[in-house]
Amino acid sequence: MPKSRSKIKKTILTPHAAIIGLTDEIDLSICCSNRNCPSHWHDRLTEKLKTLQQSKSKTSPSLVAKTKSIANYKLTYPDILSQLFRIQQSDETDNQEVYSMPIAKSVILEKHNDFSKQVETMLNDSTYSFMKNNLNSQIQYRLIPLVADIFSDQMDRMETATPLKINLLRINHLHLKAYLRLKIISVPIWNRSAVHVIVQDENCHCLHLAIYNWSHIIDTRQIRTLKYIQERLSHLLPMNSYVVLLDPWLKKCRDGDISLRCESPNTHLLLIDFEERCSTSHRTNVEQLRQIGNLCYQVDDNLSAIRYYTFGLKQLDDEQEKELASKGQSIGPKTDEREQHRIRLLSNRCACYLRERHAALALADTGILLAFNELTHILELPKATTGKLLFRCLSAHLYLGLFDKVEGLLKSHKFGVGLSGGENLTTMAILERELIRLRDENTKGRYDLQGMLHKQITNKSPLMFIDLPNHHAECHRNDLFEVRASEELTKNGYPNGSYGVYALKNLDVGTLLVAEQPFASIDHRTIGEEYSHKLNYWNENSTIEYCCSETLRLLNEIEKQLLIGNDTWTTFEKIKSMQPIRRWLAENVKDDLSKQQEENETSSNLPENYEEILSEKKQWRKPFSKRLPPPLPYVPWRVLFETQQQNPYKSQSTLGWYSLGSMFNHSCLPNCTWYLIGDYLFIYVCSTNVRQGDELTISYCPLWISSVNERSTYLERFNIRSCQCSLCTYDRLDLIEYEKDLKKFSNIRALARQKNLSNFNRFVYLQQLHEHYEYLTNRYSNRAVGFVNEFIDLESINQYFQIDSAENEIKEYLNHRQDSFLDRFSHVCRLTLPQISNPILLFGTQIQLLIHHLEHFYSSDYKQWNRLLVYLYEIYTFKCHSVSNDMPTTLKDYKELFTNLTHTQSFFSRTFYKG
Ligand SMILES: C[S@@+](CC[C@H](N)C(=O)[O-])C[C@H]1O[C@@H](n2cnc3c(N)ncnc32)[C@H](O)[C@@H]1O
Repeated sequence: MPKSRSKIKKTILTPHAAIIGLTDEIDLSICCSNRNCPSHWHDRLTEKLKTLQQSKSKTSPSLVAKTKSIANYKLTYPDILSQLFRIQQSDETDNQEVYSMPIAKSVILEKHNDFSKQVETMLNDSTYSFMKNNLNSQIQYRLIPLVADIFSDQMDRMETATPLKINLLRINHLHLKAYLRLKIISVPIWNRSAVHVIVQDENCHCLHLAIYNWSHIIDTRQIRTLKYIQERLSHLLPMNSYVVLLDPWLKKCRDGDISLRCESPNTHLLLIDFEERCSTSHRTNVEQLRQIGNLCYQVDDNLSAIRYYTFGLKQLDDEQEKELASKGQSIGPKTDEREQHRIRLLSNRCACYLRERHAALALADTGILLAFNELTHILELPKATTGKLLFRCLSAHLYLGLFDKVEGLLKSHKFGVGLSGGENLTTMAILERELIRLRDENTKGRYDLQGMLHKQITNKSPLMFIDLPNHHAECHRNDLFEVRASEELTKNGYPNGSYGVYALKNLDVGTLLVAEQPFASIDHRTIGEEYSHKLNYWNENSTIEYCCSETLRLLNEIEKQLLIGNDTWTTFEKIKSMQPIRRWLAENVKDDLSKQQEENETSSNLPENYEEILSEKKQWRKPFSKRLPPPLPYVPWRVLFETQQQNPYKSQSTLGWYSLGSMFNHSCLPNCTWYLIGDYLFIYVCSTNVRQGDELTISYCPLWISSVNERSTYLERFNIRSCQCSLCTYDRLDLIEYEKDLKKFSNIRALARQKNLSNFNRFVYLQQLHEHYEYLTNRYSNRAVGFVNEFIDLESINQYFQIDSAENEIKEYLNHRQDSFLDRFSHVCRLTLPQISNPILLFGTQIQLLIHHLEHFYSSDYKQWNRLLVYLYEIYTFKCHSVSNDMPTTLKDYKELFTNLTHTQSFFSRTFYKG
């Protein structure tokens, strides 16, 4: 029996974890499980606006001041803004006159038309590449909401905000705690950096409004067609629609133009009549809404698609309610047609959620479906539709690791009937196979790494219908390690909340510790291409970096995950575990505490519960495993960029945020190794020396940088001031002499590589270089890693000789060295020293070099090379090539495998390419 409406609302607000457990019991008439969904906005907003308008005049200014009092202590939105960005208005203060005489409407509109024509020509010019879009100010003002209910947060802000009119705005001023209610009076124009539109207030004063960062319209993964963007925009911001702009900012541009700017539309812009327009315009037909949703889905604009499907669902609900009201009866059996519409809409929305990796929401949608009268309606649909729906349902379960449930469902009669016949049999077979694979990965850590790599090569675009074969189970072996505060780091001056990962038992080489998918990831192969942005954020110290739209997309992805998902708490925990954010939080709270304390010292009347408040605030600074800091409404871009800068897990093509992976500290002699396949991060034990209680470490930098100074510079980007690992400690023992010896090597190397040198002179330098290399290896023989870089440099000098014209003596010398290359190389890598037995020493560049040499010389000693490669293969893939034990035997296979593995580790490959 269906439940009452009030109960439904309760279910909607329940975290998805509860929904998962309730899939069979969920009410049939829930239209939307996402409380941020625009379908809930309109009513709440209109209601709120009405009460606000009435109460505004009565609100006394002292109310705002009161919110700052200690008793009501809270990091408010403007506080955060000013604390974080220290809004600098110094250069703007001379220009803060009131915009009392707005420009005539006709002038503004005419300008807008001209601009539209210019933009059209510009966008047709395909050579356009970098764009200047003032990203530094965007970053300053753009905030990423971390709360699930962005709507109510916006409403909270409006509670204390003042309604403004255009002629009351001050120029070059951010009007915190104020809002403008505006009507759109022009066609929106998109010029790649912003959406431009003309707006007017209730006094008919007009202004140009530039909306930046509206990325979910303009930069969703695959949307690249101008036509599509324009269509979407004219639907979102049509003429005569209304918007509310929070914290308006009136800016005088360099060319003297004055315009409103919105840098963070998701938090500052409310499309107040959007839903109403959707439901009262010609698109009243549910079927039409579904089709628009399908169009969005086809171009991978999944968020928009979700929105349209949700409107459709809401419409079905409204119709049903109206029907009920008119008949005055309780909810009776629903008409078949309506139910079939509902099933299709839910099924399509579920597909969007799956694509966006919101498996929990997808599951909630299918959960509702499964509850439909024992699938009667579903089974009446065409077989293909039923098949898709059930496939989506099971995929959602698999994504969430609910393997037993999938097994149960596959065996159940309902699913048997639903998936029987025709293509559905294949679907069934896929699901059965994937179930075994994913369960194996999850419980036994048996990943087919080679298979994953090959898929990565062959399958460039993983945006399939439902991406099960590219989906892998996550594996966190929490019984093997724990994450706790690191005493070593704290001793060395790092903040108290610095963490590390520690072994809970003795661990064998090859033990898989973590297989983790990032919380969000981007594919940043497109840097430098058409959609790149100039990012001025790092420009303060004269370094300019380019940040491609993919980086912005990472941020959007995060925003999306937070906004759309019901599991914001889990996500939030993940984000909070990220170092810079935690540090920022700690500092913020600390600053605020000391400020409050100062204030209190001067103030005679402390609040009664002052001690209590203070101790509560101090709690925030405790390690997060004991108590998480309180939720912050926003995390600013700046913090996100910092986090990203310090992210060691970058590959040539992917960059992701890994909540558990980011807990591993660095060591130049690590006992764990990591690599990325696709966007999955794998961390394995790579040293036999791991004992219970040892810290588990990875390397953030290439291991073969011999110079400790160079390594330190490299590590600075990860906020590591002075690495305390045993290698750095050893190298620093006699630092001046050590660096001098290395310098001498590079000086002779430069001489030996000179152009236009005779064979004889080069040979002299080569001999000197050998001598010096021998000296280095003897003098620093206790060093755990040999001089790998130097060795490789030394060997590469051979190619500078003109072999044809070389004297016999030189030829012989070079040939002799070539023959014994492998032995010496193994020695340099300490492969032969069992007490070190650190396979990571053979990572990356060395392997590429080996392969390179192998291609040239394999005929001379094929067996030896092959033995080494088999050994390396085992190191790389550990015991995980589960699907087949068929070890590749051809050089071609090895080359592909190692090249890809090394390519996943950008640091190594970058060093290689530089070299
Ligand atoms: C990916 S996080 C590792 C986890 C981190 N300790 C935490 O508590 O979140 C990287 C940060 O840890 C610290 N760190 C990691 N390895 C270090 C090392 N060998 N020496 C000093 N600091 C280190 C640095 O502050 C660095 O920015």
